[in-house]
Amino acid sequence: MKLLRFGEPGKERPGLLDSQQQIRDLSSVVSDIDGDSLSPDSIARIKACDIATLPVVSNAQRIGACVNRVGKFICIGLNYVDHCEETGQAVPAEPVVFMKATSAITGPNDGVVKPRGSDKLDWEVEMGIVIGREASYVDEADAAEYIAGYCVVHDVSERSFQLERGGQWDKGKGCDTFGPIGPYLVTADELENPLDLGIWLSVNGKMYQNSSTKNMVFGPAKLVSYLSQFMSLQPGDIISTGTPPGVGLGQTPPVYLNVGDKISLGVAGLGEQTQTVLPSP
Ligand SMILES: O=C(O)C/C=C\CC(=O)C(=O)O
Repeated sequence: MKLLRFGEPGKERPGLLDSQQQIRDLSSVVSDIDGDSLSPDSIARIKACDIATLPVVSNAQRIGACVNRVGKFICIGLNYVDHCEETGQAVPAEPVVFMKATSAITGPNDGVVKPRGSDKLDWEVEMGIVIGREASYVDEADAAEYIAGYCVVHDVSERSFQLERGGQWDKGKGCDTFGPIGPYLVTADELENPLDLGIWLSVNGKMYQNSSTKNMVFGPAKLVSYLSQFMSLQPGDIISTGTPPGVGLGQTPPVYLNVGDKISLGVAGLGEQTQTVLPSP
């Protein structure tokens, strides 16, 4: 199933995309797409309903972030070997973990705002894991049971904030609008192999990132198990699994985003996003 949220910001309703790519209103089944509705029981209940009886919604509706009330937005850095090379970093022996502020989350096609003082605004297409059950000290072999589904994440990054202002990466990762997620969450049962998906991103029509999730250093099962040794993962938490090569920082010379630039990105089977870079208010 492809679960989504549609409507104006703050007023989104739960929906699903049917086999004809029509949005169906799921409000009569669940109140939202969030941690509560992503448990195995709740997903089974949604699956059991007769989709043909759910109201069709206009596809012209704005699409919101595919998960509401995300508790933790955890990101993995340097998780593709060739992305490590382009940034001049060694391949990590253990996952590099950082947090993105949940206030950064936006809909997949909302604008990306260039923050005040930004001069190195960069892109990173990623595959996101959405947690469906509380996970604590989980073995890698059991990790799949804790994953509700997968979605596209844009880990928008401001490199001067991230790398030149001291301290952790978080300053350059959590600005408002730096976390578009969606268009939809694809439930885990529908994705044959999350480690064999094309993943790409273009800016103004030029392809910069074009890889496969099979090139990840640490895959979803390892990441869920690893993170659960340090913090409990809750339903609705998102783990963004790192970006392939081709970020702006890795170009010679580096290329950064300007107001008006158009970014398109996607992961095969998980949908696509399009954003325009907007000036800071
Ligand atoms: O130069 C560095 O230290 C790392 C630069 C970019 C890595 C990154 O942001 C990531 O998410 O991976």
